[in-house]
Amino acid sequence: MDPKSKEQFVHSVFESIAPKYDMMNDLISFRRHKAWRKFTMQKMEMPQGATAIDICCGTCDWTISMAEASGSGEIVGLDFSANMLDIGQHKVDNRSMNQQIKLVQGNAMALPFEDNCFDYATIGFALRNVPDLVQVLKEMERVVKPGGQVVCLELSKPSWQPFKSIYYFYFQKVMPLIGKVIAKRYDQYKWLPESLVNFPDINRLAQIYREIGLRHVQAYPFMGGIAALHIGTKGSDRP
Ligand SMILES: C[S@@+](CC[C@H](N)C(=O)[O-])C[C@H]1O[C@@H](n2cnc3c(N)ncnc32)[C@H](O)[C@@H]1O
Repeated sequence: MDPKSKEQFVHSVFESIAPKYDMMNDLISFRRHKAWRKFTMQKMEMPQGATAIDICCGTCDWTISMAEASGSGEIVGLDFSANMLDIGQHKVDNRSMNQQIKLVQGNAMALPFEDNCFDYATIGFALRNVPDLVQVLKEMERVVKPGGQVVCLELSKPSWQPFKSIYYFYFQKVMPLIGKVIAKRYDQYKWLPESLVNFPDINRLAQIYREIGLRHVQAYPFMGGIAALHIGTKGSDRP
């Protein structure tokens, strides 16, 4: 699929599955994504007042966690799906966090922000979905301040057998069927395993972090490598 078609297809997927997104996430990951998100927040060690942009924020769970951790810092959530953002906005409204969290409809490939303006740039379960992951990581690096962090939580590729075969059977065969039966969306959930095929494994993604100039790169595998957290710091000797 060429980059433009991929972007349009991904947009249509999330517009379509938005109402069931949170429920399906819990179901297909056996709620493990919540533990991975909690671990990620611990590793980020977000200080009071820190600012952040949550790219591809979707229904805003990570955006809200960062606002809670930061206390008073402004947190921006950016996504190109209006339907995902609508659900996120309801959560923000219900928590009376409108002063602290601003949601923006935009494209991760070209962030509508100046250089060096956030302490953190995060992307959760979305780097697989963008047309050019290096471009998105460069954009994240651009908008964080020197000393700020670029944080990616994403599905990854388990390498040890027999777990790998069992997992891929579940991921490629069973999970799209769960999507078909519960969310009534087969093609959209078949896309999930397809989106991982060309995605870099944990070591290669860490290398890409270094290649774009991020430092102190940390990579943590989750549950036998089915997901991974990457954190890199922007150097402070840049203009
Ligand atoms: C799997 S969801 C992840 C949502 C959220 N980050 C989370 O952790 O649950 C992927 C999100 O990325 C968004 N997305 C994908 N490609 C995008 C792009 N190029 N620009 C902006 N948003 C994009 C989708 O609309 C969707 O909301």
